[in-house]
Amino acid sequence: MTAMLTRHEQRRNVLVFPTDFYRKHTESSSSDSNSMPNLMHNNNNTNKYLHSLKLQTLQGKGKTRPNTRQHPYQPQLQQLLFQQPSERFPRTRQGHVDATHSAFGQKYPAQSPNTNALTNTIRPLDINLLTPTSAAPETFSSPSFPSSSCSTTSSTSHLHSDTHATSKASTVSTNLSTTTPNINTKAVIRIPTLAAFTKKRKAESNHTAAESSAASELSGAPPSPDQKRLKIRLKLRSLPKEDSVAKPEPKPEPIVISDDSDDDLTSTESTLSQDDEMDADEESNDYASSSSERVKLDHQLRHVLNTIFPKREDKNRAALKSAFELCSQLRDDYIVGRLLGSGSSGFVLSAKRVFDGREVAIKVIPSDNKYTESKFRRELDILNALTHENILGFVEYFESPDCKFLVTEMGGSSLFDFIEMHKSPQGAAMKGGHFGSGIQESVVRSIFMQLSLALCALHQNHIVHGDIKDENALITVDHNTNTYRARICDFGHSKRIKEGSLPSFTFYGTTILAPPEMDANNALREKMKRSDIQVEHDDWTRYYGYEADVFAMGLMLYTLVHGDLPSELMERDPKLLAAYKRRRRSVKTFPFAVLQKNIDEDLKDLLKRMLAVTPSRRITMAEVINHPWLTKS
Ligand SMILES: Nc1ncnc2c1ncn2[C@@H]1O[C@H](COP(=O)(O)OP(=O)(O)OP(=O)(O)O)[C@@H](O)[C@H]1O
Repeated sequence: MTAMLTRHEQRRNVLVFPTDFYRKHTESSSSDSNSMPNLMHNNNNTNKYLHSLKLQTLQGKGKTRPNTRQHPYQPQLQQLLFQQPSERFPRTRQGHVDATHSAFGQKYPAQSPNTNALTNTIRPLDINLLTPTSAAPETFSSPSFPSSSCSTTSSTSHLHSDTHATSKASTVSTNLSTTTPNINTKAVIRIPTLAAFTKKRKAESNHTAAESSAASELSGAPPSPDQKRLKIRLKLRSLPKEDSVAKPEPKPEPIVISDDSDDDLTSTESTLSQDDEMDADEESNDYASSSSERVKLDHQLRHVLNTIFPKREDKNRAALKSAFELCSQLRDDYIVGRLLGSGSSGFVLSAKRVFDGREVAIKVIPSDNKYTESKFRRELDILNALTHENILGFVEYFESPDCKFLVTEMGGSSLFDFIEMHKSPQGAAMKGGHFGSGIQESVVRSIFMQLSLALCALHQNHIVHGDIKDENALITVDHNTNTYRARICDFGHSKRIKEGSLPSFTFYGTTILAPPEMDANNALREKMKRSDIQVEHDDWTRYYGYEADVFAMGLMLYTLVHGDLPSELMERDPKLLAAYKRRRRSVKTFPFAVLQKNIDEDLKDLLKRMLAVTPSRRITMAEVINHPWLTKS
């Protein structure tokens, strides 16, 4: 049934549900009021359904993880480009201490629905959502993972999820290969080739019409309407042009928001509604007055820019404009897809390399900010230096006058989304072998082990990541082995510890994930400033930041098990949060009130040791990967 859908229909329904889910709910009778709505051909129903889930979630949920990443225009963006999995799940992200964070750093209320009604285990849905990069076979070749060398890790670096999940995944992947809507073709910002193609086609048709016109003139037959039109066009062309003296600006090739992979310009234009066009025009007028470059912008590019970026975010608007207009490499070498995410440095786009069809992620970083520049250099340096199965692979780097482009492997969905997707509606009640997060223990173990191996490799190479969190871990499904693959990304806060490096007292990562010693560190530094004496502290003389990574990794494990960060850290009242932080200074070990009961004693031990308040009591990453809970088969 799904195989008969047109691409357009596939795209409309791309978001959501696995094949089995489709089948069940499209074929079942709609008389049952409890049954889910037919989602197959009705976007409104889908939206209503998601909306009702959202309401349920908002009614049933208390605290959510704070979000500072999504910018307020995200919904429009998603409408224009893809509906990202994140739209369907509560995304509440953590905030940075970074000075540059304001770029996208507006607070955005938790808004998405909790999909727990749909998800409870590792099921087809998970795989469907986890593989935004997977595509229908007729259009994309499935990306194969490069067998990168694992420089410092043990042979355990490739872990399989449990057999139950594996067998399910296997079934689903078969289904998906024939029926999953092609997510990637949903909306492609196709750059210049279409225009060139249309131009060529027009030239060809002119040529044919001219030929037939000449032939009919010779034969004395009356000219056809086509021939008449051609004559008029040729006449117009032969007239002297008004602007032939003052040279017109060369018109940039238009950017086409393609609605189908084999669209022509007609269907493309139809993707912009009249209202949209008016909005774009209105908005573009705002900018026309402020920038002489406006006139150079193609109407549709303007529309894309205006839709993607909020008015205030001129910097990023300029970045995308630059990406399309100035960087010929991006225009010629990549077909840009959708926005994958954004952070303090810029934004990340999915793209397909024209040369070999490889799917990649392109991080676009405006180069007008020194801080971002240094962050970018750090990231490039580390990505370039390391090859590890569980570290996001570097593909290439290039730049335009205004932007830098960092091309990496496509990483799939973030661990943040993965966790949100699994949360059970009842909260942290453990059910049938699952953790409160709704994720199977074996899957948690597999993902956590892979990420630990990556972090351990970084530490062994004297690199501190500096911003470990579930948003910086990406998950894909490896269809060859039907296993989850986890990778660490975002090395913008990383640092190399060289011989003779001084101990590091600064934390640039995500505020609420800062380890307890950073609270003390602040206090300590304040004290030092006031008293003007050097305060020596055992822990600080050897402190480079590895311990902070371990603590953040412990929080990630905590979240994988419980579905959320410890409630103490999610406290939104700054006074209460500060009070908690003061309180935890007097504790030496595990600083959180809740630790899920009924979980493996080894797992409890690992959590406690990773989340110890005193850094010297904290386990190292080398010890983590050899911990009994992780080495259990
Ligand atoms: N290779 C990738 N594949 C898929 N998604 C990605 C990829 N790289 C980044 N993303 C998405 O984009 C988001 C932002 O990327 P990233 O964290 O690298 O940006 P940043 O500006 O450095 O963020 P931060 O503010 O945390 O420093 C990520 O959370 C992730 O969801």
